[in-house]
Amino acid sequence: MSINIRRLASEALEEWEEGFVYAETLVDSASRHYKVSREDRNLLNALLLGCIRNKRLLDFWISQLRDGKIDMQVRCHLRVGLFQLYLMGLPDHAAVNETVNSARKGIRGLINALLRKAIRERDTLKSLADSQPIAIRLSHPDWLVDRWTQQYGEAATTQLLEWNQQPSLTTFRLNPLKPHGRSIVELSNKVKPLADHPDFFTTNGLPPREWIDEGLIYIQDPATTHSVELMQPRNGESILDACAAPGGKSTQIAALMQNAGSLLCTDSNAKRLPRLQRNLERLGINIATTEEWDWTCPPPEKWHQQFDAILLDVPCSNTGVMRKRVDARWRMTPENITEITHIQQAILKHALACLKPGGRLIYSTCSIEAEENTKLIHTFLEDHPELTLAEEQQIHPATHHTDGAYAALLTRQSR
Ligand SMILES: C[S@@+](CC[C@H](N)C(=O)[O-])C[C@H]1O[C@@H](n2cnc3c(N)ncnc32)[C@H](O)[C@@H]1O
Repeated sequence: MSINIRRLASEALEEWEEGFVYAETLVDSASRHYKVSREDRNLLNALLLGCIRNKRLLDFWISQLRDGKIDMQVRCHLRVGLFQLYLMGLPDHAAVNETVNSARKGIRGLINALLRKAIRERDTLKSLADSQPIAIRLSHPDWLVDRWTQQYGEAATTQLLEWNQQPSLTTFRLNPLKPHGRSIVELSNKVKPLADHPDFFTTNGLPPREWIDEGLIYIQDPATTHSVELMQPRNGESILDACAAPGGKSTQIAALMQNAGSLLCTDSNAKRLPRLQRNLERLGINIATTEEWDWTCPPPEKWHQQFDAILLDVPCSNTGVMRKRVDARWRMTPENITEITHIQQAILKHALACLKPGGRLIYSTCSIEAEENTKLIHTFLEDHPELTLAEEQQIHPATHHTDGAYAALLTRQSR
């Protein structure tokens, strides 16, 4: 029996609304559970992520189609239907029939009536949306739009919102420790090299499973490489990657060390360590050890002044990667940003104790908030005259056309 992907998308959206599970996890678990084909997985991904990305706009249209309360199950079917009709450009009959059939019998009549009304009123509703404030038209929470408008001005904020609304292509990098992967990847007609980023490629949907399993590639955005480039890891060094899971940057660091030296990868979340371990093994890294550690606590004596270089890829608000992490804009609050800066400061303070004199400390986030980035680093430097800010980079998605990211290189005076 074939699976109705619209039904999976509506069910996943309803589960997502409960607020505990990431959209990508829902796509993965439904695809695995129902053993869906690659094409169907891509469709489910496009529907679920598209509905979450455009949630506010879709709900605006729903409010125009029907006065009064709509229960969450009906709303989720309507979002999936409207997304196909107004934003995905699927043929009307397919979008309506499949969406109506995906619903349970008791609510099919209502969904059918509202989606047919949406077809009749398409031009009016679309132009009504065009006259709405950007927070509705480009589906972001008001507080975030206000915050960015204050930081970056209206034009840059609109650009950023527009960037966040585009579905992202998957990007991956070659693993230099398995150099034979290059010719395999370059021979494929399903991938394209990424301009300005040697060793990075894009693909629509997921790259072939065997490339991932054999450790030929790692799915990653080019913006993530700046912090590792600032570190310039060297063969034979002793390096700490303090917030390491799932291991994207650890595997890059180990490759630049040419698998010689020692790399300690820690993370406070024990549940993320097995995946980190698998990624290190898959990519052929044999200089790394993993350990659970929460860097908001003072580190054990055995690590004091032990590392030539330390990467702190700290937990952050994710405001630079909202195009990919469609959940983030709806789940983050302004209070969360302030709370997370306290964690970032604590991690920075405790990790510094583990840096050798003359060592390099790299602080990085995938945030575009000055509060988590340059302001935090400059405040930290005021209390630490032994540190020098050698370089900092803030990458903005809409101008650099990659994920947003921040990285600062701090060097510690030799004794
Ligand atoms: C941005 S992710 C790291 C991504 C990773 N560097 C990579 O490239 O794949 C942040 C990580 O920090 C971990 N983390 C959060 N709070 C932490 C803490 N107090 N101490 C250590 N790790 C922490 C999270 O579990 C998460 O895995």
